[in-house]
Amino acid sequence: MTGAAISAIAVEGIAKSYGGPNVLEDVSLEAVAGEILGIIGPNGSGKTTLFGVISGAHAPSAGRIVLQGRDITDLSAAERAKNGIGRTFQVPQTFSQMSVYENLLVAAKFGAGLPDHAAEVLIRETLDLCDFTHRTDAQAGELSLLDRKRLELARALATKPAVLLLDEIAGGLTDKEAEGLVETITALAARGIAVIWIEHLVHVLAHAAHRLAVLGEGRIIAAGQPHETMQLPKVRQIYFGMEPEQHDLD
Ligand SMILES: Nc1ncnc2c1ncn2[C@@H]1O[C@H](COP(=O)(O)OP(=O)(O)OP(=O)(O)O)[C@@H](O)[C@H]1O
Repeated sequence: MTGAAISAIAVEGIAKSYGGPNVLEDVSLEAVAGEILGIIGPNGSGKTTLFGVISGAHAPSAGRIVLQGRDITDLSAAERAKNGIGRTFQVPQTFSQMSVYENLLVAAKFGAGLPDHAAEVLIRETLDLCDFTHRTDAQAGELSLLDRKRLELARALATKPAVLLLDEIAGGLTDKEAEGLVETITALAARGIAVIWIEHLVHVLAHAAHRLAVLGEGRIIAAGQPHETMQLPKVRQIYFGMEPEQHDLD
């Protein structure tokens, strides 16, 4: 990405403690509109905590979150959602008794704060983008895992995000299912959304992301072009605890 582009989101010098030692330490990242930034790291390295700090679920102990040039560190999670930060969760946060449409209506009205007509237009567009129109009236609780993931993605999109945080959206899917989701997410980024994507499936991110950042024990230990980053000895050692073969990433 060019140095001239204004960051859609900048994470600046973030530290976070839950009362004990810092679980995040001096974490700085940024993503521009249209970019997919992947984040990987071993269990407990702080990935979900980082999303909590960006989305406003957790207050950082130090540092700032800047959305499109504006410091939003003091805004609540609800205010950040209205201002353009959308998020998916590892465990989908959908209402199982409601239909797909009703779930998206809740997101558009209460997440994005849209009036009825604008919410309806956004939902139709979102369903189309996620290739999900045929499931509009399905009950969320009866969806397959892939469709629950699609609904979780659509729910985040229905908050009209400038920045989309994806937390293991491909987890539990087959490679073929994940491929379809990657296509959708790539298309979303191409429409100008900045995507930050946490995933344990390294090969999925290595293909989908424009840049990859690696968290190790709460710090960014490497960041750069995905395949190059995955070949760094410290990444191999800290992330894998072993030497990945090139074909693991193909
Ligand atoms: N609410 C909390 N209270 C106290 N400690 C927490 C809390 N949430 C996370 N932690 C701790 O913070 C550290 C980072 O956890 P976090 O869930 O952010 O890592 P992660 O990289 O997302 O892990 P995983 O890949 O397993 O989801 C861990 O040591 C974890 O035990």
